Amino acid sequence: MQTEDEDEASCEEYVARSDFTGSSTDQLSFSRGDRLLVHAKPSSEWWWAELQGVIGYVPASYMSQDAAGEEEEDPSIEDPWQDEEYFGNYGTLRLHLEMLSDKSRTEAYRQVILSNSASLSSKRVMDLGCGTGIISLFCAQLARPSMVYAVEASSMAEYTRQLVKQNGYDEVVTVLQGRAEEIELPEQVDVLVSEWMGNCLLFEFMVESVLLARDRWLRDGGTMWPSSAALTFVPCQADSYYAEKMAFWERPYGLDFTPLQPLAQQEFFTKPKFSHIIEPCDCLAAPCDVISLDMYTLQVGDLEEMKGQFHFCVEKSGVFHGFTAWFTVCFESLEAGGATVELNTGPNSGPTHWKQTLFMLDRPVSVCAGDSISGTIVLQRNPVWRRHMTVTLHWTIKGSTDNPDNSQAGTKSFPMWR
Ligand SMILES: N=C(N)NC/C=C/[C@H]1O[C@@H](n2cnc3c(N)ncnc32)[C@H](O)[C@@H]1O
Repeated sequence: MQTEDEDEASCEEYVARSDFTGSSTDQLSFSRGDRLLVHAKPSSEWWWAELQGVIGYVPASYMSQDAAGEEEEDPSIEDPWQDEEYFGNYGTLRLHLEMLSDKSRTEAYRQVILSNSASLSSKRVMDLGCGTGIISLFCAQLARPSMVYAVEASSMAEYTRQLVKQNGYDEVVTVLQGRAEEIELPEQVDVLVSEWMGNCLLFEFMVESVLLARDRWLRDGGTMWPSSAALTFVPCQADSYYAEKMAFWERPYGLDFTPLQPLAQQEFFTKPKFSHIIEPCDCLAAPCDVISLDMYTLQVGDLEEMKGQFHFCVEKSGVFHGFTAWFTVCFESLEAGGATVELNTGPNSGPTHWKQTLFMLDRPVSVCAGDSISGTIVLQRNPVWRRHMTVTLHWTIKGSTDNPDNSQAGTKSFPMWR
């Protein structure tokens, strides 16, 4: 057991890089510039620290070692977009194979090109973040655009150039290697197409590059594909996930491991679960769109903080373990009144590589048909790590008339990922 001064001696002072709002009673809230005393580092992500006499968990990524009064620039912060790692990943085939193998996703883009093939004649197209060039190749294969500028920042671009030539489309498709916000096109384009959606729609924030390219290269009256996007939410059951990560500790091999459940909650339920597959029967209410994006009017500044509201009427009694999120994007027709193509990544559509995203509550709540679950969602972009965000949920459960005492409120913030 450390004595007081030993404890003092092992403490280190850190400076907060930016504001942080704790999402549970054991997490400290602080402001950029606050000086915190770190007492322990139980994990690489969460440290045990003190601020003005209050003790709690703090996210390690927000802590900067203060040297001689100035904040020493943490070298990893020099790359707040983590481009080295990000484009490094896209320079290998693993992610491209996953995306190309996603039939729902790839067929949706093929359908967009096919159903607009006549209108695409003589059009100039920019394919932002073309990867292996599949969308650009669909344009050349299924339509007669005058030019497709396929822009790709990773080293995959050199292979994409080979694929274009291999398929005989090098007269129509020009591959440009570089970040879309930095490359120069010889002309403006009529259509800006991109597959930019990340987990929970926005993670990776590639959408920022799409907006910058729109403002710079899309002619007035040009078309954005996708044209709109929506984040959808639903309160849900997650029995098997809860059993696997939390109930497990109740009686493993006839022993009581429940003292580990607070750790399990911290380790498994603090961050959202990507690649969750929700079954339609897990939905406790009708899903609702909480965030809607118009790709013609959305501004980069809007991405800092996006808010939405929800009001669910519980349709069937069950256990409310958390919320599940997914997204839908729409591609308007190039001709007025033409059919819109939709890519829906929810449980009632074909499976996609995004699957869905599960936000687990700290404690499940039994709910009955007729109860209501209302609240707000805030997507707060990370001020330091520009591809990350925190999703903060506030909810109130109101019992139905025949279940009036089931009223409670809750709030929780989920870092994605820092
Ligand atoms: N849908 C998701 N999440 N990612 C799939 C799409 C990601 C692809 O777009 C490229 N990319 C991402 N941002 C840019 C940019 N600003 N300029 C040029 N290429 C870029 C990546 O290297 C991948 O090949």
